[in-house]
Amino acid sequence: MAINVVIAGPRGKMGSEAVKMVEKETEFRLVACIDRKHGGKTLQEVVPHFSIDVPIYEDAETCFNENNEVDVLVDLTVPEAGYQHTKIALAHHVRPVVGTTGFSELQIEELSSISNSQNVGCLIAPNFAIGAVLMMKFAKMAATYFPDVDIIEKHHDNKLDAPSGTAIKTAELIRETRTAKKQGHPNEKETLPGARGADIDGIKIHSVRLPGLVAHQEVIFGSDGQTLTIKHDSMDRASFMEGVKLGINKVMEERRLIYGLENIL
Ligand SMILES: NC(=O)C1=CN([C@@H]2O[C@H](COP(=O)(O)OP(=O)(O)OC[C@H]3O[C@@H](n4cnc5c(N)ncnc54)[C@H](O)[C@@H]3O)[C@@H](O)[C@H]2O)C=CC1
Ligand SMILES: O=C(O)C1=N[C@H](C(=O)O)C[C@H](O)C1
Repeated sequence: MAINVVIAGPRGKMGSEAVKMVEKETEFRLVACIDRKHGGKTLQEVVPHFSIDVPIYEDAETCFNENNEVDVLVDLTVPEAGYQHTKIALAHHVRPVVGTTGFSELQIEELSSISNSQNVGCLIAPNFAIGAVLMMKFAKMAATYFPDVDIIEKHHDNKLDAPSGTAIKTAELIRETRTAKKQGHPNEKETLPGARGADIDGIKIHSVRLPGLVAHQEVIFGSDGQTLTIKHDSMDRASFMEGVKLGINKVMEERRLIYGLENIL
């Protein structure tokens, strides 16, 4: 039986790629979309080149009230809307697969406790590209041997959140194996604030935003006489769709919140 899917953000760069993916996959059935600007219209009225037509809802509550057969919500929107959509989906026992980044730690904890107490599966994946997940895993391995590490993430200049969800997740994974240390010179001073980047437990994160970029990250380790660079590039948003597919299938079997695609690969 097909998995019934709702996509939030169908006009966005990621959302439209997700609609194309669901169009192709016979194991999934698109039931509706959530789009804050086009409630009451249909998908093809808004984006004529899509081959499937479904109703559009402005708010998640109405969408799930009127479609009680929905299995999975795929959210690819903006942080505050994504957080609200996820909460509403869980309340309706719809399993969220969330690609939207920029949630706070507190928001993730809250969603986790709702998902776990309701026994409704939920996946929050800061990066759906398999290569990016491998880059994070390799960085976690390398940090056992190289505690000095900087993360450089580079994205298109329409990105709202900095640092990227991927960079935060990478630092979180690295700190699981890295011996805590303060990097750089003990007396170093920023003569321009921000020069040394953001800081997660002493791991520095630098965010680049430029037109022409899609999604890229380098994790650079340094030690006496050597450096090791682990690098991943998404040149096309199609790179994320294998992970979205996997997420939709896996969340159907889950009864709790999973943070990070690495936990289901
Ligand atoms: N997990 C992953 O692998 C990936 C995650 N992302 C994340 O996905 C999200 C979307 O990224 P893009 O598609 O590049 O952005 P985009 O700007 O192209 O699309 C954003 C979508 O959100 C909708 N939106 C904006 N404000 C809204 C609101 N207040 N309420 C409801 N909908 C609203 C827009 O209509 C649009 O459809 C971002 O958080 C981004 O960081 C992006 C790429 C990969
Ligand atoms: O906004 C993007 O484009 C991306 N966002 C995600 C993030 O914040 O890590 C994933 C990927 O890097 C693309």
